Amino acid sequence: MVSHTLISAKATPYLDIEKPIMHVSDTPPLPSFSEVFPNFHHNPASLQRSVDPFTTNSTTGFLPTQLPVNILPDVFKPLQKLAEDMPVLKLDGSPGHLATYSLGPLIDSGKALSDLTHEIDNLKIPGTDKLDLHIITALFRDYSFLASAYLLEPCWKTWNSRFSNSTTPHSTETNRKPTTSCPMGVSTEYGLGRSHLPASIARPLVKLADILGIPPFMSYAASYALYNYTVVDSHKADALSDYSNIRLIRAFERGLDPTSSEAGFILTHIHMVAQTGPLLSGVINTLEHISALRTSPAAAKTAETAAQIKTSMAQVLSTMETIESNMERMWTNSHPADYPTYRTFIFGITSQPLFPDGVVYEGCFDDKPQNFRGESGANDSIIPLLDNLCQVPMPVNPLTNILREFRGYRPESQRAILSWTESKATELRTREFFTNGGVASGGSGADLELVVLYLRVLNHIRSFRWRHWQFAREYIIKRSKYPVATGGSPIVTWLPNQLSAVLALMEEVYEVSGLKEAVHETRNGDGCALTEGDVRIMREIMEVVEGQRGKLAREVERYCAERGV
Ligand code: HEM
Ligand SMILES: N[C@@H](CC(=O)c1ccccc1NC=O)C(=O)O
Repeated sequence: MVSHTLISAKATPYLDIEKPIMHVSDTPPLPSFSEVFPNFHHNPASLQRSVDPFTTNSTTGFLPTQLPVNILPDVFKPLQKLAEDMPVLKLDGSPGHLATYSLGPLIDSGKALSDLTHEIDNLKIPGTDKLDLHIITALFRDYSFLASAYLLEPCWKTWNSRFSNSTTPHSTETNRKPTTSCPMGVSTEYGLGRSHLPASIARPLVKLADILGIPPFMSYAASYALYNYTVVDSHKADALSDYSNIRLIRAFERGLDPTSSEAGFILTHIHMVAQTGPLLSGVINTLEHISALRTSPAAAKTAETAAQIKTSMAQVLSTMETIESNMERMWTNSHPADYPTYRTFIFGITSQPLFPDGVVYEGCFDDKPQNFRGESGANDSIIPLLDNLCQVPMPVNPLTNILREFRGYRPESQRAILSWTESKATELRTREFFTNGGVASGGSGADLELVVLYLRVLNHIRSFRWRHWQFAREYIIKRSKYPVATGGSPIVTWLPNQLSAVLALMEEVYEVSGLKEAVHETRNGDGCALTEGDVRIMREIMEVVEGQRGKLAREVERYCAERGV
């Protein structure tokens, strides 16, 4: 018998990859979605400020429930000033500390920032004993920006010094060339980072991270990407659907200029994630309707529920179309040639040649060196959510372990929803359900329309990951021999590991479901007609899958050979 146990989120250390927040064990059933996520359908504006801003919601999706806080409490003004004065290009257009490599000396002098850890407990919501988690998250964002800028400032200097014809730390298409490797095969392009983080940054950062249940290092959600935006016109309906209405709060290089590549890189992520409310609803409804179908024997109800499954899957498809079309705008919002510049500041510690001995967080962890993964889109939850819905089987290998380890870097609520969807899909055996067209294995009456919908959702996972592989190629691989991505994964093999898994699954489902045969013979499926449109779509999709499998394998082989991987 299979059962499901809810593990307290707080009891789950953020780096413990073996213990998901919710897991399948031995007594059914999995608690209902509404039991575990009572705030999902609530008006996000009505949630208390003691509730984590990253509480997943059907309106705001994976974005925070309210606009990120951009003005810090008075006692933290020195932090705010440093964060504003830090970027290479400040909001007023003048050069900041990173333009002159003066941030480290300033922090080390102790004159700009004292240790404010003791002030954190005072950040209570007036009249209560609860912390304001929106302010806590804003502080986490700003301390983590400062930590990364401090630790990576020497790499930024090294990186700039490699372009002797460049008088200012600014990128142009002509001076950005792929770099050469040093004899050990590790690129020297970034040199080494600082290996010691002063207590004035380390102690408050660790305390804030503990409160939020995330690692004390710059994060995709709570720092650079999803807690780093404001809007020009907040009264605009659906203010985040209009790309031109979004601005960054913090940046390392030129990101406070909304036309810069750094701004474009992050704003594109926000513009995509802004659509995740309906995506989540589509996924949750699909799972709940399959669950209802499994438990309801009444035939009439079954037909109605099957229609509801199709409607929810159609919502997943239409939302993914918008998300992918926003993603495609990356090419023009953010120029590939500019990427290596601000990328310098988002590297992590784990598996990075920049930090061969880890980093000591002064006054924390018994002053023993620490390792944390760097900021990465691998902590975005869109694709993992779809992987879960579709039960995409990942190969058992060290690369897939990295995928699981990245989970611990998400906000608690996103970890919980990914755990719940994974467990629910496991319980319902969604892959088998869709592949068999909604009937028990070997049964009759398979609805091929369900197979088509499933393959179309898989096709979004594929096209997202394929475009993403093009991004990695054009923004990184062609421009740098440095072997590791910011999150610590090997640059030429990790993304293909997941992309190959989806391509293989699509071919298998197409074959095993009988859809391939039906499409080729353009005849009706067992009990359910395929429309001409479905036949055309499936032919087009599977032709692309076949082509990409070969192309990907050849590309990876070539890059591995070139780099001696
Ligand atoms: C120019 C744009 C982008 C580049 C160069 C890029 C690069 C990368 C790299 C190198 C990784 C490897 C992970 C690591 O160790 O850090 C990664 C992972 C990932 N990124 Fe991106 N990324 C880009 C845009 C995006 C966007 C817009 C999203 C979604 C909002 C995204 C979502 C992901 C996901 C989900 C993974 C995990 C990969 C998987 O599950 O197969 N990325 N990215
Ligand atoms: N891992 C990427 C960076 C990256 O993934 C990323 C970093 C910050 C914010 C969003 C990101 N999105 C893309 O996956 C790299 O190695 O450049």
